[in-house]
Amino acid sequence: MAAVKLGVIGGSGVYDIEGLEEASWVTVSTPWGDPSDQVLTGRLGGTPLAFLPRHGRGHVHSPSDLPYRANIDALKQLGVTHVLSVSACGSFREEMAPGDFVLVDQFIDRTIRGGKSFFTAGCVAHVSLAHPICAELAALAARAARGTGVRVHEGGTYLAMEGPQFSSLAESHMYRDHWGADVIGMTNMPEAKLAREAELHYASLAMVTDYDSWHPDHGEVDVTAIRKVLAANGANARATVAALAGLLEAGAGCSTGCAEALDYAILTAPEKRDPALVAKLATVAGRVLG
Ligand SMILES: CSC[C@H]1O[C@H](OP(=O)(O)O)[C@H](O)[C@@H]1O
Ligand SMILES: Nc1ncnc2[nH]cnc12
Repeated sequence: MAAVKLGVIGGSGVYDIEGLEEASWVTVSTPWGDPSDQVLTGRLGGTPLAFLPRHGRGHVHSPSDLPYRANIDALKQLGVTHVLSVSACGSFREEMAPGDFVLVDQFIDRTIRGGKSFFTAGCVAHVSLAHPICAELAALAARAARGTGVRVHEGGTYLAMEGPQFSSLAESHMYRDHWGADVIGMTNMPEAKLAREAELHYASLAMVTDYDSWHPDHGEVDVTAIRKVLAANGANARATVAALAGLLEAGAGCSTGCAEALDYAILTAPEKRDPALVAKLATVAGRVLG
């Protein structure tokens, strides 16, 4: 069985991971610029782990300015094979209440930021994103999360909006009533797209902090309300990561084809490829670019 290394991208409220053996914060440089912060590496149980706080320690990066490409490249450089994205989210469903965890399985991308692909002019590739989540990793994460006692929902559509402002009431209703979204956040796109391009297994643990703005019995979403839920969610997320590390030791399997995403994806003829871009793609696509 291929070696497994768990990468964890910690979102709002999750800026470190406790209990790592041989823990050390390491600086990683990438051709896509600096990642959000140093990466905390170590072992959790028997499993090697790399943890990156998405917004940086102290929450210094806005979701609209995050170095998404550098973050994925940095994790892959460190040997990460499986990424658990941990995120705060709003809920469009009564039954997905604050404090609940949702193992997202679909996305709607409404972000308008740049840097959403590693493959640009000079090396064009089109990966499949019909199933953006690694089914087996998500199933293991759900099992791990359930062990902490939180209510876990397996499956849900995450609407990735362009922040940093929250949605208007009209948008909130549109996403919920007409588009069928279940939860909303600002970061999982382009992250999931880039993870697929980098052939990483990716699952998203979305932790509900609020009902966005649509719910008649809850006020409009604001950060004060979110902060109250973040601490408890963060503790349950850390417990989930510890349990997932134990489960991953035995391997995960993959029916989604995450690690072969680039097999037939690159369209640019070898003689037309931009050598500078090909060099930048060494970590992400070295398997197929040679
Ligand atoms: C804390 S309010 C909005 C903020 O929280 C989420 O961050 P993350 O996905 O990194 O957990 C959301 O996407 C916004 O960036
Ligand atoms: N309601 C919401 N909208 C967007 N991102 C969020 N993160 C947490 N709650 C959110």
